[in-house]
Amino acid sequence: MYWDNAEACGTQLSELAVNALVEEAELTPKPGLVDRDDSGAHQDLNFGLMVRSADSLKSTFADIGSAAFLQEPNQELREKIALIGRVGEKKMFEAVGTNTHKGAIWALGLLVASAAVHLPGTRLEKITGTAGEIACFTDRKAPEISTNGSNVQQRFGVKGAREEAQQGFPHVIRVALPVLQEARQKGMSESMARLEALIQLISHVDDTCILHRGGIAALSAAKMKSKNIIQLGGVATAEGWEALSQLEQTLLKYNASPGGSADLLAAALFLDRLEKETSNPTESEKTNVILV
Ligand SMILES: CC(C)(COP(=O)(O)OP(=O)(O)OC[C@H]1O[C@@H](n2cnc3c(N)ncnc32)[C@H](O[C@H]2O[C@H](COP(=O)(O)OP(=O)(O)OP(=O)(O)O)[C@@H](O)[C@H]2O)[C@@H]1O)[C@@H](O)C(=O)NCCC(=O)NCCS
Ligand SMILES: Nc1ncnc2[nH]cnc12
Repeated sequence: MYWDNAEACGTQLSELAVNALVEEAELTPKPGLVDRDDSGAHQDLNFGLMVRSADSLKSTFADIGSAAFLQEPNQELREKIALIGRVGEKKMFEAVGTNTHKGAIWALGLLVASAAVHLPGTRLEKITGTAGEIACFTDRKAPEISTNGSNVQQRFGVKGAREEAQQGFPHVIRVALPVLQEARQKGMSESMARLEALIQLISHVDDTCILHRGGIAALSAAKMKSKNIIQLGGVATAEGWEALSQLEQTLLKYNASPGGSADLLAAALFLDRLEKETSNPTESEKTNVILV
């Protein structure tokens, strides 16, 4: 994969972003979340809606990628992609009638922008770092509304999606991606490796989606139950697999969903695929670029 103009950049990065969202939705089972088998703690969602929601974001990610193509990560770019992101939120809402991928538009939108700022093949740490840089500029046109996330951040003094991005996605780069790679090296199947990464995310992230639904008791219980899975050797062991259903029961008891962790898993899948697709462009891809 290689791009040498804004349109191709947007199209290719958008394809990777939408794929990552669909792959996250497809991963089954997932505690408290929508998967192929059930809707977890979400009464208003199902697998088909998750896929429709992901598809509705194709033009949003493409527009973000095109707008950011080889641009400086500055205030102007921040405000440009914020505008596209907000239009994307509306399109998603029109498509599915709910906030399905609000957090994912934020995380993947910034990562798509950052990947577009750099050349294909750039190190992932550089991409997450620049995404953080972009997120640190103030979006002066952001409407002053209170959100579920801002409410619980104030109430419980935790950091949420904004800080995760501003710090360069530490949970993606230091938790999800290394866990994915280690699990694959151990010979785990791809879906078990992804599930392991999700459980590790739930054990670390202050997920405002869980906090909004079930308060601090739900967040502490979700972290404790996912740490228990890890201590038992992870989802690939019989004990860890058994303990996964305890995490699921706990989340359902609180009607809580680890939606923020799911978004960060999708972000990790996006970066993982981006690295694979851009590290070794084919000869014809390279030749095309040299000829231009
Ligand atoms: C800066 C924004 C992220 C806004 O942030 P804020 O915290 O104010 O807003 P929220 O509306 O709460 O959305 C944040 C969503 O991020 C996910 N998340 C939660 N915790 C974390 C975390 N620690 N790290 C990373 N990500 C996290 C989470 O998304 C998932 O949950 C969504 C469903 O949540 P909710 O709407 O609350 O739905 P329900 O529980 O069903 O609630 P009710 O029905 O009961 O009301 C789902 O989408 C998951 O994806 C949080 O919800 C940012 O959004 C922003 O400013 N955007 C403007 C546009 C922009 O600048 N874009 C830039 C480039 S694209
Ligand atoms: N699979 C999923 N289920 C519910 N909320 C989500 N937000 C992002 N992915 C999700």
